[in-house]
Amino acid sequence: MTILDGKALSNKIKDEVKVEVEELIKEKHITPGLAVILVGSDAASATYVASKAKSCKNAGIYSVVHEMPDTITQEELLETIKRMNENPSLDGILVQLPLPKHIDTTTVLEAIDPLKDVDGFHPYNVGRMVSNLDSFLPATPFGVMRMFEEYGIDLVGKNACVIGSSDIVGKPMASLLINAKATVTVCNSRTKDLKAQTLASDIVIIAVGVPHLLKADMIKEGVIVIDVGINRLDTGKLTGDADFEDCKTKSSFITPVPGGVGPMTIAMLLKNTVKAAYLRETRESK
Ligand SMILES: Nc1nc2c(c(=O)[nH]1)N[C@@H](CN(C=O)c1ccc(C(=O)N[C@@H](CCC(=O)O)C(=O)O)cc1)CN2
Repeated sequence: MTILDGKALSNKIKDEVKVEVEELIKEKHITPGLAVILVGSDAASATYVASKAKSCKNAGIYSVVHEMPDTITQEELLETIKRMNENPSLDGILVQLPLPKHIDTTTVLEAIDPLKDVDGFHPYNVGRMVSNLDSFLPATPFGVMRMFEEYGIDLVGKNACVIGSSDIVGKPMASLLINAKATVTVCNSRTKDLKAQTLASDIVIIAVGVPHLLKADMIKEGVIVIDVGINRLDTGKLTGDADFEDCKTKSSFITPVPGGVGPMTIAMLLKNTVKAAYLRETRESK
């Protein structure tokens, strides 16, 4: 059994990004810039945003965090995005999710310039991803694909079960696996016999936010378990959607929580920001 070490891999990717940024600055005289919009006072979101800003700084990426109270109107948020779209020193723009209930997430994400959409959530980028065309890929599934690559996990012909069909993880994860020639089943809370689906799978990717939902009796011997869940227990301890100690007894590869998929999310966001800066350079040099 091999533990897929997302912490170590994310550090390697961050080092790669640092070199790419140095090259961009030296050869193209461009410093990549990222704007992160944080609405409200959700503690976890604030932590992730702070971590994004720190990772940008370490990589040499200019970043700005725009904090807005949860009382703001949708129009105010859209106005802020419009200004950022027009700001030439910002290559990437992202709105930290989730947003307060009175704001329509789809409308907000659609307001971001697709060429600055480093989260890959704009319908333009989603469509391109599904069509297997070059685009910004949502950071978490992008990070999982990089993990497969780094650990030499071949996806062709594998049966993959994605549990959870969110726009951020489940749906894009399924698309990327389909494009990699896996056979993909997507399960949700209405799935009639989840265990039958997971038992038939070579790869199980779970992203539902239910601590320890996936148990060893639900997976076959040699399975690859990718746990995208991050659940904080009453004890304060972080745990995944898979029962790690139980599932690892049957897995060939498994991601831990913390230290698995989570850290890959920020590393791949940095990758997307550098890509956005390259796109700017290409446009400007035409
Ligand atoms: N606009 C976006 N919003 C959200 C995204 C996103 O990709 N774009 N993803 C998540 C939150 N997220 C980044 O934004 C994120 C989640 C988890 C981690 C991470 O490193 N987790 C660590 C544990 C950290 C902890 O102690 O809490 C781990 O799993 O080891 C980074 C980023 C939802 N919103």
